[in-house]
Formats: sequence, C-alpha cells, structure tokens
Amino acid sequence: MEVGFLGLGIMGKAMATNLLRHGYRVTVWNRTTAKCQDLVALGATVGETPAAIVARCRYTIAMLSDPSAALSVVFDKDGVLEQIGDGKGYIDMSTVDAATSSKISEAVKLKGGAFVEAPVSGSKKPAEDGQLVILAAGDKKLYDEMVPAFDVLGKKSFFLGEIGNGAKMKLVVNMIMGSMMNSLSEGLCLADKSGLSPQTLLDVLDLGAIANPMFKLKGPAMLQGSYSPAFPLKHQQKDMRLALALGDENAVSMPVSAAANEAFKKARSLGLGDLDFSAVYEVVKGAGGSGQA
Ligand SMILES: NC(=O)C1=CN([C@@H]2O[C@H](COP(=O)(O)OP(=O)(O)OC[C@H]3O[C@@H](n4cnc5c(N)ncnc54)[C@H](OP(=O)(O)O)[C@@H]3O)[C@@H](O)[C@H]2O)C=CC1
Ligand SMILES: O=CCCC(=O)O
Repeated sequence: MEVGFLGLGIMGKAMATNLLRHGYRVTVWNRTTAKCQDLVALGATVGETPAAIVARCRYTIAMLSDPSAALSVVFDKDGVLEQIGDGKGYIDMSTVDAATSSKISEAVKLKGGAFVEAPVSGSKKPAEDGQLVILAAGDKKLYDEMVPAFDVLGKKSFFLGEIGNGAKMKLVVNMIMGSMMNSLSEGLCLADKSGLSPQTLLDVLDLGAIANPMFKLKGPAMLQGSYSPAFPLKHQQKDMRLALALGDENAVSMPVSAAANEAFKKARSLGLGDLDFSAVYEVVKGAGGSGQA
C-alpha cells in the first residue's frame, strides 16, 4: 500500500518510519525539507508539495502542529485541496479543534474526496513502537480502509462517529493530562518544601491508586531538570486552550484546567515552549519560591 505523509515532526517522523518498516511505500513532505532525509534513508520518496503527494497517493496522512498548520497545508497554494478528489482519502492525525476538522472535511468532500480525523493518544515512544491510541471519526468507509495502517501505528483505534468527535475526545484527554501534570508538579514541590523526598513521593504514588505511566516516565526526569521534548509544551498549551474553548461552547466550568493553562502559558512566556510539557514543573517551582522561606 502506498501512503503520503505530511509533517515529519516528533510524531510524524516516528509514524512514517513505522509505516516504512511494515512494508508501506511512503511518500513524505515536510515544510522544512531537510527533515525528509532520515526517511529517505529508510526508503521513503519525497514529494515537492502537499498537492504533489495527494496527486501521487490514494491515501495521505497528515501530522501537523496545530489548527493553523492543518488549514494551511490543505487550503494554501500547492495544498491538499488542489489534488484531492474522487477515490482519494485524506487522514488528519494532528490535534486540532472540531471546527478546524469540520472545515477541512467539508472542503475535501466538496471536491469528491473522503476525510477522516484521527488524532492520537500516546507520545514519541508509543509512536515509535506502534502503540498509539487512535481516536478516529468521519468517513466510515475510509476509516475501514485505513484500519491496517492504524493497526501498524497503534494498539487500538476507536471510531467515534461524526467529524469533530475525534478532535473533542483528544482535547478532553489532553485537558486531563495537562491538569495532572500540574498537580504532579505541585506535589513534587510540596514534598520537597515540607522536608520529604520527592523521589520517595514518586515511589509511593507508583504503588497506589493513582499510579500511571506518565508519572512513572516523567517524574524522575523532572527531578533531574531534564525536559528533552517528547510532547512539546507549546502543543500541550494549545490543547488546553482548545479544550477550554470547548468548555466555553458547552458551558462547562473547568477551573482546574484553566489554572493549569495559566501555568503552561507562563512556561511559554519564559521560553520553555519547545521543551517537554513536564517543564511546567519549573514554573511551579518558581511560584513556590525557589528555596526562599
Ligand atoms: N509529541 C507528542 O507527544 C504528541 C503530539 N500530538 C500532536 O501531534 C501533532 C504533531 O506533534 P509533534 O510531532 O510533537 O510536533 P512537532 O512540533 O515536532 O512537529 C510539527 C510539524 O508540523 C509542521 N508545521 C508546523 N507549522 C506548519 C505550517 N504552517 N505549515 C506546514 N507544516 C507546519 C512542522 O514542520 P517543520 O518541521 O517545518 O517545522 C512539523 O512537521 C500536534 O498536533 C500535537 O499536538 C499528539 C500526540 C502526542
Ligand atoms: O498529545 C499528546 C499526548 C501525549 C501522550 O498521550 O502521552
């Protein structure tokens, strides 16, 4: 099977690599062309533009940073829309809001193409290991055709019905994750400032009812001040912002998430946006007084 792949950031590179390793023929495009080279070394072909990729491939997957990137790659000159049509499928796996996804879906359908949104849960390592959780919605026929590829990329895929449901599910999940990361950061600070060992706190957490892979993976690195980006903080803040907008639309009060969003915004303002989202710990530590009484 031949697929096109747009966007070779942290996630896109790992996902396209996985498809290549499982025998897919993959044609890649990335805004910064140099990032295609590692994929070429693994057997990928490079397309000049998103339109050229869609012209060549029956199925094109996108994994882009945010709503503005997702829209640009579809609607701008040399974009997806120029070549999408009958018999072609476009699958956007980026984390965006439902309105962005609907806009893309309507435009693709107007040209005769099929569209599935399929954001993912799971970060760099699960993407490398084909262990993502895929939250798909939209054209069911295209979804069914993509299941073999989703089975390579993920450990489980959900079909959630109409366009927007995948985007919304992803935002709810990441809203919870962002709040948990802030809570963990506060807990580590509180343990430290009150004379406890933060490492012992992590050990205690890992044995109890709120043990989870995120605390286990990120906690020790946070204590070392190590924030090599798996999930960039700027994207987590984007997801909090979009989840809060979803809360606004549905009149759901979310004070915990709103506070977490403020911490991520503060981290961005301090230049931490390209670090892992766990770097919000630095903001929480700062707010805690950095060693002052
Ligand atoms: N990292 C993670 O753990 C996870 C991320 N996600 C989501 O997946 C998506 C990708 O994340 P990730 O790979 O980490 O992000 P990266 O920041 O590593 O990569 C972003 C990609 O988007 C491209 N891009 C950005 N702006 C534009 C634009 N205007 N036009 C064209 N291309 C553009 C970048 O191109 P260029 O190289 O030129 O900058 C790059 O290929 C995001 O929506 C994120 O929220 C979902 C699950 C987990
Ligand atoms: O959107 C990013 C999610 C990261 C994760 O699920 O670990």
